[in-house]
This record gives sequence, structure tokens and C-alpha cells, in this order.
Amino acid sequence: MSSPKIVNGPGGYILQDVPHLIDYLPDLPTYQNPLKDNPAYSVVKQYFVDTEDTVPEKIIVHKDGPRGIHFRRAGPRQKVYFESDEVHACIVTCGGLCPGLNTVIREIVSSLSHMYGVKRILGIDGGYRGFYAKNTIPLTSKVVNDIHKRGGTILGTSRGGHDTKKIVDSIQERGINQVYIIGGDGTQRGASKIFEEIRKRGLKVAVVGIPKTIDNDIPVIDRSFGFDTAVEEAQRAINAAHVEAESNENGIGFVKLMGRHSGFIAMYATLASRDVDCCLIPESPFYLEGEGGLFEYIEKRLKEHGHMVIVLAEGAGQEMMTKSMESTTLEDASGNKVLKDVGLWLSQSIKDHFKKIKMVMNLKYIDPTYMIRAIPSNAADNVYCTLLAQSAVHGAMAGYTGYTSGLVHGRQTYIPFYRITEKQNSVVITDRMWARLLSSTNQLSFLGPKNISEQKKETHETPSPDSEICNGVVHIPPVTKEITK
Ligand SMILES: Nc1ncnc2c1ncn2[C@@H]1O[C@H](COP(=O)(O)OP(=O)(O)O)[C@@H](O)[C@H]1O
Ligand SMILES: O=P(O)(O)OC[C@H]1O[C@](O)(COP(=O)(O)O)[C@@H](O)[C@@H]1O
Ligand SMILES: [Mg+2]
Repeated sequence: MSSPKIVNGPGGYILQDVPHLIDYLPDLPTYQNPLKDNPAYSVVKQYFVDTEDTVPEKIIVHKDGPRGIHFRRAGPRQKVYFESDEVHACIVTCGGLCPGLNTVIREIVSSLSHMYGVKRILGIDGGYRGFYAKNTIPLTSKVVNDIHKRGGTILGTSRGGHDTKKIVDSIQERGINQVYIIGGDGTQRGASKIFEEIRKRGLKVAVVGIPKTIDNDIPVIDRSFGFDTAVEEAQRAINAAHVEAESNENGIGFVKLMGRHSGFIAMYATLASRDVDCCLIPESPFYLEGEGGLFEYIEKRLKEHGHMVIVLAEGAGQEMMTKSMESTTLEDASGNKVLKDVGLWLSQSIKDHFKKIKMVMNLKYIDPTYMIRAIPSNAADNVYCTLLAQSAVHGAMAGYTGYTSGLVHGRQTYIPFYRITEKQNSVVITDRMWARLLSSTNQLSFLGPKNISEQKKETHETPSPDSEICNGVVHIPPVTKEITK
């Protein structure tokens, strides 16, 4: 692994910089950025980003505190390291679907062709293994013109199949010199390995990651493209659950949403809806029976209101389910743990409970998980995808490599791969955002005081001032009370 590029400045300023092609190819020539003569940009005052501009990771700072970690600001540079005719770019999409994938593909192609006059752009078919096992797809502005109106990815995607040597051989044999890799945490780990191999071979190839995660589990960035669309689409399922619940005696509308290890979609969909009485996420352990348990809470809600809506993230309550079922640990082709269907299990457990206590209850279970991620991105995400793609292209043209292009506090930045891959982002339940959710749904926290104090100790003794902004990584202690069945 190449060592991180860290620049220290006065007042505790730290720049976690990204690699550049001249780090290992010092004699590369530079060229004037063609945008200088582009009528759309030549009139813009200060169009080019100052190479000294950086973006702070934390925006809330104390008067006497250090300035902290910064990332390189994204955007076009005065000098570029590729001539237009020289560029041979490729784009690949990997991992699960996410709204906006096609928009990012479209905008990378548009930025390369319209801003930088690039003519050779290839799509890699079907994820990482497409580099060595499939034919490529030539991409032009015409080919990608309408694709942002469609869900999915026109290039296809896959899990598994990452063979660094074969991938880099293919890049080298085809003469590709800019690689745009769109995908989640696994994909970015793969991108980092590709970058290291390219650097080892001394190739003039820029490797750029574009973060995609419907679960919002990538750290550092504000949120992924497609997340907003997913939360919006989840409202339709929650609304249906609410209508069903309201129309039946002691009706329960039960919605399962995605979120393997991070309950962000469930949390934001709940906050947006206001119809949800209980949101269950992987980060917040819960138990079913006895005082303060889920069953008791459901009974109480039904007695008070006659109906309720429950939103469940797919990773929630997995440990409980494993204990009450035959345990087999399966992995997908990428090595991700395949989760059991907690929605079916929990809805059946609730039904069994009400049968046991002889109380009438009507539960309707809705699983819209794939419908939420297979749709085209909404307007806000389309804008986000466009700016993200443009930033990614500006960085590669300027010779930066080995970075993920990402939004930090609303600013486009270049983040070194190691910051993206070192940990997963998850909801910090001792931060304000989860407290806001609890006060909005009025649900119990399902945690005893012991669990809460353990959480506080294990996360941060003093909560970070801006920690409610989606980011935080926390180890969740095991549940102390368990299903007694
Ligand atoms: N540690 C890793 N090293 C190299 N490649 C990886 C690694 N983890 C995952 N990948 C590859 O990245 C791709 C997508 O990973 P996956 O975990 O399925 O989705 P996502 O990128 O959305 O998290 C797969 O082709 C997988 O083989
Ligand atoms: O597409 P698959 O293999 O069924 O996987 C479903 C998983 O993909 C996701 O949508 C996203 O996961 P990735 O970001 O790792 O692709 C998860 O929320 C979900 O658990
Ligand atoms: Mg992933």
C-alpha cells in the first residue's frame, strides 16, 4: 500500500491529500485546460479552482480547537495532464443498484466529451468481471442521452469477480488511461487495489471512485446519490401501510426497507412520513417480550390509537432471529453476509403474540425493498449526480488519481480511498438525529439505561458537535434482554 499523503499546517490544519500521477511519474507534461476557451466557462470569474483550496471534514469547531482534517476541493484546474485526443476512458458500475447510476454514467460521458473533447469512452459490461470476461460498450453523448430517465445501470452490474491482476492487464492492453468506478464500499476497496497495482506498474492511468450506496454506509460523504430518491419512494410504501392500518381493527402496517448494517433509509423515511409509530434499525438493539419490549409497546399503541405503522430496516434484529432459527451463515459473491428475512420473521412473531394473548390484530406486511432502488433518480439526485460526475472528471484530467469524488458539507471534494474504505457509516444512536426520531415517533428506545451508558462510552465520551450529519461509526453492544420464546 502506498503511504497516505498528509500535509500539516498551522493551527492544527491537516490535509488528507489524494495521490497524483506525478507522485510516481514526475516528468509528465502539462497542458492548458481546454475549458479556458469554452464560451460557457471562459466568462466565469475564477472558474478554475485554486490548487490550495481545501474543505474541512468538520464544520463545527470550537474557538480554541484545532482546524482539523481537510480534503482537496474538487473542480477544474488551470493545468491538465491529459490532451483530449490522448484520453481513453472507461466506466464501470458494481454492487447493488441505486437510483442515479445512469445519470452518473451520462454525466461522465457528457463532461468528458463536451468539456474536454474526449472521443474514446468505453462502458465495461457487468461490473468488475466485465474487464476481463466480456466485451466493452462504446459510449457517446448520443448513446447516453436519455438514460437518466431509466432506473438501474445500462452497463449492468455484479457482485464478486474482482481479480486485480486481470483487471489491470485489461486496462493496460486496451490502452485505457482514465478509469471511473461507480459503486459502494466493496467497490471502492476494489478501486483502491486497482490504483495500487497501476501505481506499481508505473502506468499513466487515473483511477477515480464514485461512491454509490443506497444504505448510506460510506463514511465521510454527506450522503450518497440516490438516497434522497429512495427515502422519497419509501413514502409510498409507508403511506400504503398507514392506509391499511387505519382501515382495519387494530391494524398494523409493517414496512421493511433496505439497510444491511445502517438504518439510514428507515430513519429518514420515518422522519419524513410522520405516520410511523416505531422504527427499528440494526444500530438500535431491541427485544420482544416483557416490560419495555416491542410487544408491550405495540399493545399499548393499539389500545391508544387503534392502529400503528412499523418501519423495519432489513439488518435489524438479525441476532434475535438467528437465535430462534437454524443458523447458516451465507455470503454473496462479494463476501457480504446474506441476511435472513427479518420482516417475515418479525411479522409472524407479532401475529403469534397477539394470538397468544387473544387480542384482535390485523397485520399487513409490505416489502418494497427492490422497488425503492430500481427507480430513476429524482430531480435533486439528478443535480447531485451531475455535479459529482463533473467533479470526478475534472480531477482525473488534472492528474489526480486514487480518490473518491464525494460531497462533504455540500462541497465537492477528492477523498483518499483509505478514508472511504477504513470503516462503515452507521446511525449513531447516542447522537441527536436518533433522539429526534424517537421524539417524533414517540417510541421507546428499547434500550435499558445500562445499554445507553455503554453506547456513550463506546462511541465518544463527548459527542461530536456536528455528528448528526449522517456520519458516525459505532460498535453496538449486544442486546441484554432477548426473546424468551
Ligand atoms: N475487499 C475487496 N477487494 C476487492 N474487491 C472487492 C472487495 N470487496 C468487494 N469487492 C468487489 O466490489 C464489487 C462490489 O462489491 P459489493 O460489496 O457487492 O457492493 P458495493 O460496492 O455496493 O458495496 C464486487 O465486484 C466485489 O468483488
Ligand atoms: O442486490 P442484492 O445482492 O440482493 O443485495 C441486496 C443488498 O443490496 C443493498 O441494496 C445495497 O448493498 P450494496 O451497497 O453493498 O450494493 C442492500 O441494502 C441490500 O441488503
Ligand atoms: Mg456494500
